Amino acid sequence: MDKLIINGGKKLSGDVTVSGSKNASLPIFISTILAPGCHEISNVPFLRDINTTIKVLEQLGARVDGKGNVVKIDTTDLNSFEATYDLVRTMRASVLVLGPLLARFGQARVSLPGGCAIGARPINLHLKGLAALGAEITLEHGYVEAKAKKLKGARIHFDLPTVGGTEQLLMAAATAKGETILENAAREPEIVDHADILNKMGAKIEGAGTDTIRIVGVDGLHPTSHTVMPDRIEAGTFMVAAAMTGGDIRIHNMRLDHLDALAFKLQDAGVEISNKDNIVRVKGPKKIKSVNIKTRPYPGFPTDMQAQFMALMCIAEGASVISENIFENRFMHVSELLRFGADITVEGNTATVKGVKKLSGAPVMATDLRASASLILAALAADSTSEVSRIYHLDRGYESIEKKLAGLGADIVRVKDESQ
Ligand SMILES: CC(=O)N[C@H]1[C@@H](OP(=O)(O)OP(=O)(O)OC[C@H]2O[C@@H](n3ccc(=O)[nH]c3=O)[C@H](O)[C@@H]2O)O[C@H](CO)[C@@H](O)[C@@H]1O
Ligand SMILES: C=C(OP(=O)(O)O)C(=O)O
Repeated sequence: MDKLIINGGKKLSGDVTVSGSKNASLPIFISTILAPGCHEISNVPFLRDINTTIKVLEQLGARVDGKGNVVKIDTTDLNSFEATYDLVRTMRASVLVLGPLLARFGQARVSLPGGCAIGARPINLHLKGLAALGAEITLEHGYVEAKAKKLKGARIHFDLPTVGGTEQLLMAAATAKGETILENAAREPEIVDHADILNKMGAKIEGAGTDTIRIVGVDGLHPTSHTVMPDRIEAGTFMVAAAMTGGDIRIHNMRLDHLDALAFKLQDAGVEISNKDNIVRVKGPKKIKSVNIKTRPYPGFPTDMQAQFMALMCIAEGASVISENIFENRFMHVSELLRFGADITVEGNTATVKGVKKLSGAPVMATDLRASASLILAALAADSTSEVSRIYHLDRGYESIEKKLAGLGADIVRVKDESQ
């Protein structure tokens, strides 16, 4: 197992390029199940979750070939409709194979996704939606078994906007008989990217990016090529890194319009942000002002940026109130941030962060993906050396983050953690 050693206190400067989006790539890879043939996906990030998705597809009989950031997926000869526990438990998004397998084979057997540190994360809304399309669903031995001779379009109203649930239903409805309407659908940019590739395959999907999506089922889909959108959470993490170190960086290959909620809050905190020729410049202030945030479904403040923003507020002037409204257990980073000397108290889903003059380097342990990022940010701003261990979480979602940060002038190295 690896750990990161970070000597904090360096102002970041220079240029960094954002990789393709993890959260867009996963459903995009999985949607190739729907269309037999060879697909070509570009701007794919090198991540552990991508490797897991490839293993899931290979287990189903797909042939996958990657060169650089381009991955070719041949789904001509799929010969299994089962995704097993050993793979699905390591990555929640692999449960998305349920809808496309059901659509292609009339049956699917998929392990329930593994418990994750940030909350219970049920899939009841995925299953309710698939049942509304006519699937017969049973839960046995930890597996979801679904059957349907032919899925039929339906009107589905989600109790709450679910990103995975919306993606699951987009895929299941694409080749169902008749029309499907998804109401209270998730509006995240990753949903738009997902609908884009499905439409390139011949699907008829309108309204992705709004809360009502209309899908007219087609007889079959064909293979296609697609370039994955930039990772907005990676981009947002670099924005916070510049802010916390009083840095001045230029971020390439990012969509600032995907990060409005974060950008406005950063500006309220005193950060300067400008966008010229699609290069976003972020300049940290001398003194950060405290700002309150509430996480919400898109276009609200993203839960995937809550931990990083909390790290920023640890060194702001005054007190900040942070409410987490998406996941019930997404404050695992708090106890680790305290090790840097932060002043944070938690009550229910609300954390109150009182800014301190400085953070001091400390040994800390990452508990989940975005928590890992928040610890790296705190370490970059701290006055001495920190060690961040258990960074395998980080490798699920950030491509070469230590190399990218080192390129911006951070003193950060990855070493083997002999104690693990
Ligand atoms: C791979 C991927 O894209 N992951 C993202 C996706 O996760 P994911 O798709 O798992 O998150 P959802 O949008 O589904 O979850 C939102 C809320 O709905 C609840 N819920 C969801 C489904 C369901 O069947 N029942 C139910 O109650 C969840 O517990 C949570 O409270 O969106 C989250 C919210 O933006 C992000 O944090 C994750 O990074
Ligand atoms: C929670 C996340 O991902 P996942 O849904 O894959 O666990 C994330 O990207 O922050």
